[in-house]
Amino acid sequence: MRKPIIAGNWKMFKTFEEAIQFVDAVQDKLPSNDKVDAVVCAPALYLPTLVQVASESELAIGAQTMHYENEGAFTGEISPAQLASVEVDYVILGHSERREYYNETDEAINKKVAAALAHNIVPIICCGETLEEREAGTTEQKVAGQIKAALARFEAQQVEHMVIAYEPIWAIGTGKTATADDANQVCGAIRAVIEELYNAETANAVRIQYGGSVKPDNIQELLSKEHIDGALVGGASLQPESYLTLLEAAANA
Ligand SMILES: O=C(CO)COP(=O)(O)O
Repeated sequence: MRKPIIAGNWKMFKTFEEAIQFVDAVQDKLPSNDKVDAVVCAPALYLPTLVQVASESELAIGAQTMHYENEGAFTGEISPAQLASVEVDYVILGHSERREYYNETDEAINKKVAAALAHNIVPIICCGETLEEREAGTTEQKVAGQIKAALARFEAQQVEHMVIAYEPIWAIGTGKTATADDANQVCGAIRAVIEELYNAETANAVRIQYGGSVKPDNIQELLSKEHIDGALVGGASLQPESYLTLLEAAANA
């Protein structure tokens, strides 16, 4: 049985004060982390403070992206070593918005996954198809290619601890969710790719999240499916009440 993981992706929302208020509001109300892993991926600027504010609770703090080099002349970037130095636990890699607006390639994502592992930061590796790809029937092919590229050169024991997020691009921020069955089918296809690359044990251990318009009213159905082990959540992770509702649903799934 895989432990569910709910990760909020705040994207470029919230002031510093709002971010602290959120963590204050949720941290005493989280379900036990025996039942669910609770993560918030915040703007980089707030990470050290949020790590400190959440240090007595079971809320884990993550970043939304990072560079793959530990240091260097990369103006504006943040390195894995820097994230580790402020005790960040997770990092989202290869989000479709990073791929689209910042030209993040499969090759760069693969290097970033290696860098995250080297610093004991859990990578949340995103994949997903466009509407045109879904309509052309190439969803599984697209996602398989992204996952194979992201996982190139890792050992099975490393892959077991990674988190994969399947986020169909057409479902992000649009209010359109993939049906739970469609999402489950693609998450199952991702698991099959991992089995093909490694073995059944590794495929069974990896946690696969669904993301794309996840809300309190659809989380239960999504999590009832065999291959969906949690959610990567944008809009519905911004308010303490809806974030806590998602966590409760996962704790009771
Ligand atoms: O991109 C997402 C999470 O990474 C999904 O965003 P929404 O939940 O707002 O659709």
